[in-house]
Formats: sequence, C-alpha cells, structure tokens
Amino acid sequence: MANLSMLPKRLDAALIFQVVGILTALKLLQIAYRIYLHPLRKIPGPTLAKTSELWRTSRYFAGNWHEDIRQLHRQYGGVVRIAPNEVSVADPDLPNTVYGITQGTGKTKAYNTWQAFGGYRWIIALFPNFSMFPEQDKEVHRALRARVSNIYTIQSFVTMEEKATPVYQDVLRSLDKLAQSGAEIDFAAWANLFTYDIVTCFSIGKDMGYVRAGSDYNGFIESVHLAVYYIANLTNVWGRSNWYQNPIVKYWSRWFGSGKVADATNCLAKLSVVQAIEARKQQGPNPKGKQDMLDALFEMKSITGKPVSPFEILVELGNPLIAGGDTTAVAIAAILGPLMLDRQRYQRLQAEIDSAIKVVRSERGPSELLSFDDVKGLPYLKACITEGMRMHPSITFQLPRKAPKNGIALGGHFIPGGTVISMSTAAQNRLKTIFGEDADEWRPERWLDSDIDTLKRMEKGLSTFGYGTRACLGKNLAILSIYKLISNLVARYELQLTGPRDQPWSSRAMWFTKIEGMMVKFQRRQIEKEC
Ligand code: HEM
Repeated sequence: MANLSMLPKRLDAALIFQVVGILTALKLLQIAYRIYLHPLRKIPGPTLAKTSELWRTSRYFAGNWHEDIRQLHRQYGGVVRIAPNEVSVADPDLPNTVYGITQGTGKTKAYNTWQAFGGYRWIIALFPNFSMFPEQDKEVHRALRARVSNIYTIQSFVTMEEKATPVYQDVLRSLDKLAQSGAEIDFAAWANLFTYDIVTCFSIGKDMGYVRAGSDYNGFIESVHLAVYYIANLTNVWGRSNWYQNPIVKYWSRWFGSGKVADATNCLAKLSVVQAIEARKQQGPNPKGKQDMLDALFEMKSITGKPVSPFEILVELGNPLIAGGDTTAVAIAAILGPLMLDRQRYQRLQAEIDSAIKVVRSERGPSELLSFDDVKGLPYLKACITEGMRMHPSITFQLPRKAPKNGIALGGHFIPGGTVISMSTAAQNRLKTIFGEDADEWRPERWLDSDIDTLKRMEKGLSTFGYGTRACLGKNLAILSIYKLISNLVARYELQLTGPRDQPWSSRAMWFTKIEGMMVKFQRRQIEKEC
C-alpha cells in the first residue's frame, strides 16, 4: 500500500496556475487559428460554431435542429460552417457533387456512433461485426448492401404484405371503436404503434400487438427513442455513444433510476429477436417460401465467405427494427397533418381513393382493405405523400461525407479535401432553387402541375430518403406501408384535428424529427357504411 506521507502535503498553487494558464493559452490559440487561419475561415457561420464542436452538439441536444439548420441557411446562404471542420451545404447539385456515386466522397467517422462500442477500432477488433449503415469502407459497404438488396425490393415486400393483414385489421377495429366513442388520440404517437407492428411483422414475422394494446406496453418504442437520442446526439463528441452505452451508466440507470437507459442500450431484447432467430434456425427453411425478412436473411451469405451467423442476422434485423419504425411514423403524421388542416384537399384525395375502391370492388367484390397494388398508381395520393415528406422529412440531422482528397467547389466556395460536408434534408427539401419560390408552402399540386423539367429537377433534388449509394435501403417498405395506411384511413374516416389550429402539433429533432401532440378524432364515413 502506498505510504500516504509520501504524497505532497499541499498542492503547489503556482504550479496549478501555470498548467491552467498554459492550457488556456493553447485553447485560445486553437480558437484563434480556427477563426482566422483555418482553411474554412472564409465560410460564413455562427462564430461559436467555428470554435468548437460543442456548439452544434448543444443545438442537437436542444431538439430544434430542423428549424436551426433552415434558419442558418437562410441567414448565411448555401454553404455554412457549422463546426470547426464541417460545412453544411444546401445546393441543388448535391446529388451529383457530394452524394453522387462517382465523387469519391464517403461516410465519415461520425457514423461510428451507430456502431457497437462507438466504432472504436481496437474494441471492434475484439468483437468483429459488420453493420451496413455506419460502414465507411466502400467495398465492404457495397458487399453488405448487395447481399440483402433482393430482400428490400418492392416485389419482395409485396410478397410479404399478406403477413401484415392482421395489423391492418387491428387498425380498423381499434379506430372504429375510437370513432364510436368519439375519443381523441395523439395520432403521431398512435402512428408509432402502427409502424412498429408493421416492421416487426415484416422482419420477424409477428406483430407485437401495439395497436391492439393501444400502447407501447413493453417499452420497446421508448427504448428506441432513448437509444437514438443519445447515439445521434453524441455523434460529434469524443467517446461517442460509449458515454451512454457502458456498464457504469447501465448500473447507475438500474440502481438509481428507472432502468430505462440500461434497457435502451439493449432494446432488441424486448422483442426477443435472438430467440426468434434461434427458433427459425431450428425450424429450417420455410416450405411456403420467404414469408418475411428473417426467412430471407437465412439465405444471405457472409461477406467473409463463412456461413452466415445468427449474430449477423441480428445486426441485419436491426435495420428495419431501429431505422424503420419512427421514420415511417413521422412520415405518416407529416402527410396527414396538413391534409387535416385543408378540407378541400382532403376531399380531393378521398374522391380519388373512392374511385379506386369502386374499381377494386367491381373486380374483387366487397373488400375491407385496399392493398398497395390497389392504390400505388393514384396520382393525388402520391403527390400528398411526397409533399408531406418533403415539408417534414423524417431524418433531419446532418448526413456527413468526407470531401475528396483534391477538394471540391460548392456554392462559390472551395472546400478543401478532408473537410466534412453535410446536408440536412430539412434545409435541402425547402430549397427555392429546386422547389420554386413557394418551397416553404405545402402544395401537393406542385408534383402534378409542374412542367417536365421542373418535375425532373424536384424529383432529383428531393432528399427525404437521402441520395446515392447510401440512400435509404428500406424506402420500399416505408412507401408500401404509408400508401396502404393513408389510403385506408382516408377512405374510411373523416379525421379531424382537435388541437388549436394555429399550433396544432410540435416537433422535436432527435435524429429523426418526432411529431408530438397531434390530437385527432375519427368519424366513420357514410360511404363506407353503405358498402
Ligand atoms: C419514411 C421512412 C424513412 C425515411 C424518410 C428514411 C430516410 C433515410 C435516409 C435519409 C437515409 C440516408 C442516411 C445517410 O445518408 O446517412 C436512410 C438510410 C437507411 N435506411 Fe431509411 N428511411 C426510412 C425508412 C426506412 C425503413 C423502413 C428501413 C428498413 C426497413 C430503412 C433502412 C435504412 C437503411 C438500412 C439505411 C442505410 C443504407 C446504407 O447505408 O446503405 N429506412 N434512410
């Protein structure tokens, strides 16, 4: 044991002052360098953002990034310095220049926050795993994406659609009850119950009964929200998600708190996903073919050439289960919200869906549920869906890429190689240079009445699902679920917002930008009762 008498009796105050003084001087020098000498010094942006990552991190934690980033671009223009080595860009050419296939830009280390153990190499070396979303090696990513791409096609999801029928039946039963009782619900929260039932159905073959229960009864959805909140907000902090995913925090959370944070670090356990994989392995190949993503994932090959392990399947299932639920729920609320505020457009959509119902009934007889195939070609439905997601895209935190070695010219600025370039879909989707002078207005007709060149520009510029090789892999599942739910709801019910009309709901950015407090009443439509 150390001899305590050997420790200094008192700390030398002068030495402490000297050390603190030197560290402060170095920090001030670094700040001065970042403001006056850094290669990005001429790029406009808030002064604090130029000095430290902490500025952006604090804005992320504050939960208003979707508004902050739009305001920053309004104030400073298309290229804004949001951190010492990062510029946010809102520019119609981004799909070619930064997110394009051939540009040599790639995802940055910031994505490691989504990796086990914050992606630190020495830890990953001990526990190797490949996860598509944060992967920065282009070849590895290409191989990871290629081996599952056949599972994510629209045809593949249409084949699995039947499996989700019980969820839609639960939806109609529970909303009919609400319509009868005249009770109001927080629709955005309800949409979350629906989408989590859908993603569990498509991925592991059974819904979790959230819609039936009318609540997040096992706390899984809350766990995902907590996990995403910490993981995404710690993106640019030294140590990344390890600040939250570590045994001390888990211990503290269980002993001194509700244990919710500890649960969130291991949220998939609440769905018994490991057990589902094990049970399916025991059953062997499904004689009916691939009925859900889990069936299909067993046919996947490991990129190392070894047989695919249950752990790899678990990682792959994390994509729909973590990336699919909230993003799709936010989209559903963002599409229906403005429609509920505009009776004329709501009725126009109803009329379009009613004519589809007539065709369906003449071909198939009375049928409770419209399928994706029944409604996928409806132009006004498509316009309302695209416009809702344009105005309020689900993911609004920055999507960072590393500038190519030789740098890149963007919006009149030269961005040196190695700089982090990022965009927020929240700012990009409101660009007047893409969507016209009324870009801040919700106007579904822009997708129907624009000339061909404008339409092409808007379709190319729309960033809701990201761009290029790293664009959303699950878009087809999201689209199928959204078309089907929106059309069936609008056909069957009059949805009415019951909150104050000037501020009917709020939103909170936590990577995906959650909509909150959208209070809605349901009323069965007469036309449906007659059929
Ligand atoms: C409306 C719903 C959705 C929206 C708006 C959305 C949006 C996005 C965006 C913007 C990206 C690009 C992120 C980046 O560049 O870092 C992305 C990637 C991704 N999304 Fe989605 N997403 C949605 C639903 C889904 C669903 C349902 C799934 C799974 C079934 C999914 C799985 C993924 C995956 C795996 C990636 C990473 C792709 C890669 O790196 O190659 N998403 N999503």
